[in-house]
Amino acid sequence: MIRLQKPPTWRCRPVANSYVSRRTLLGWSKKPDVFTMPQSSEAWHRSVEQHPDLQRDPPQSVAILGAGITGLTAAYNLCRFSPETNITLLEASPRTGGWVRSQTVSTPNGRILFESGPRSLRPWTVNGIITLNLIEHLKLESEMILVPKTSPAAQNRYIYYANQLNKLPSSLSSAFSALRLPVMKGAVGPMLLEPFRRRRPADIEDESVESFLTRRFGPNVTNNLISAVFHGIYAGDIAKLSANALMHDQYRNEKVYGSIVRGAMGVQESILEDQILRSMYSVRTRMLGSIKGTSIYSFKGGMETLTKALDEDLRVQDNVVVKTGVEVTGLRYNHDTKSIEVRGLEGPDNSFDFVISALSGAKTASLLPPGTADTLLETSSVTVMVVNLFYDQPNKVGHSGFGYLIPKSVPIEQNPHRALGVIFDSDAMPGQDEREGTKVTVMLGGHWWDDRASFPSEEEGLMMAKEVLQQHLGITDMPVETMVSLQRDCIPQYGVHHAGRLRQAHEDLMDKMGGRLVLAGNSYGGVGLNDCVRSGRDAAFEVAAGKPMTGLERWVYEETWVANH
Ligand SMILES: C=Cc1c2[nH]c(c1C)Cc1[nH]c(c(CCC(=O)O)c1C)Cc1[nH]c(c(C)c1CCC(=O)O)Cc1[nH]c(c(C)c1C=C)C2
Repeated sequence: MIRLQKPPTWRCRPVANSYVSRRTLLGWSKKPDVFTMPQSSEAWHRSVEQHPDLQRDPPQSVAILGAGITGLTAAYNLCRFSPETNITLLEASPRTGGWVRSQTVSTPNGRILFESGPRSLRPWTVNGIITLNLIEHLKLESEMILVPKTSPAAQNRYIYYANQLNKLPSSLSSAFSALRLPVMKGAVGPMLLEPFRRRRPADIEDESVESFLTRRFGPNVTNNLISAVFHGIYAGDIAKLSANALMHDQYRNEKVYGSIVRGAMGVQESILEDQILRSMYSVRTRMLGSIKGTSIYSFKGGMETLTKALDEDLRVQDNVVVKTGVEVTGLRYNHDTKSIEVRGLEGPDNSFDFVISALSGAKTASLLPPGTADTLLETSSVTVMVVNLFYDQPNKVGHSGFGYLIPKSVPIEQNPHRALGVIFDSDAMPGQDEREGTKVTVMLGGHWWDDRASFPSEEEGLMMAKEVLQQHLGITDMPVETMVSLQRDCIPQYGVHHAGRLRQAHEDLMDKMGGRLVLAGNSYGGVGLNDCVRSGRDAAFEVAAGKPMTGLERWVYEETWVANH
């Protein structure tokens, strides 16, 4: 059994940063309601999850904005954490599920499943375990497809560089042969020297991923390898993304141990709150034993199986109303009644004790009176064109594995359509299609389209994707089925000083929205599906207690790191 640490409530204090002035820092210490709520304490988590009536002042009514994975998860959890609360889940579009969308195409030779959003999940992070727990609650275990760690999808990932696919090493032995690859040129020397480089000055709070890693590993590793990985998660430009937000452990390791490598080789540590949640949810999730050896997973019916199950569950709850096609136009805080009016929602019952916004940070800020939480407006998002293609011949790609990514260092002649990468879906998630053949997805755009006033049409996108596959993989055949989706502003970009902006937003929201507006979703602490599930769960957990919060507390208090058990 894992022993939990004593709650370190005494350590919770605001951290200085470039956005929060000394005056507001002092102001903070006069807000005892915030300080009496120890975010990171074991007692706190236990009290709400195990003794629902303890230390709680449950809200009567809560509105949740946005019925994507975050909003659905927030509603699902709030319904359990606080059964006495009336929950209204509002969604602007006609369907729930948000970016998660699995579409089935019926063909004479069987059905094909196309994903236009996230398509696989990793089980073994703390947020991954929380998602598994949710799946278990929803009784979806029999619907899961597990991809083992020994499969080509888990072992083989490629980077397109110097006109060829370079297979990234998946083990120490393959690392030696990988040293001969073009993409590894100039990488080894700087990597070996990293432990001996000087650490950054103590007053540097953040910088770009590119600047951080160029300092530590030199430009080749950064531009040829790391930029590709950041294309494959954020579709973003490492020159703009925040090292502190997106490489938090490594950035801290440089500060604490003087080196990324030395930190990784030393005592492994994690944030106390994550460790507590990991142990709590591991104990409660039975299926962890049966999915041992799993690298990634999805569902037979695609990722939308999860959001559909959440939707179906919520619609039969007495205290939950799901309303689609409702566009929220504004949020106004009433200081006297301590409630938030949700504009755009018809009828007299449009004031709520709490609102959880699972909309993007920028969209949420735009609903507030000007000047309420303006730093949230600074988090931009990128647009990605997702092109799914199905070919009748099996093994059409000529390589087996998860897929390949294209680094920013690849010259435009070798990547004229600004593709970010290609997923080999038939390998990455086998067993979702009835029809025999090869399924791939080409992802285009992302930060490369930052300054564009308009985007390619679906026809243009399809043509571009086919040309990418021809140029990189030599595929000249026509696909038998295709689907193109332009995902506008789908991935938020955590720019340099992301944490500082969130700290400022927290201050502003506590002052101007009374701690009644709680933020959740992919604009803050992680863009992945697992991160959204965690974020929805955390927001529900906080609101269930009825204490003024913003959901951004994590950026305000100094973290407590503890050694992993
Ligand atoms: C080519 C572009 C993209 C590919 N996937 C995404 C983009 C923009 C989106 C994406 N991928 C990951 C996440 C976060 C976590 C999640 O919900 O699963 C997001 C938003 C996961 C991910 N994909 C790759 C890596 C290294 C990671 C991080 C964690 C993990 O190892 O799973 C690599 C990768 N992504 C794409 C390809 C083709 C590829 C590697 C060959 C597509």
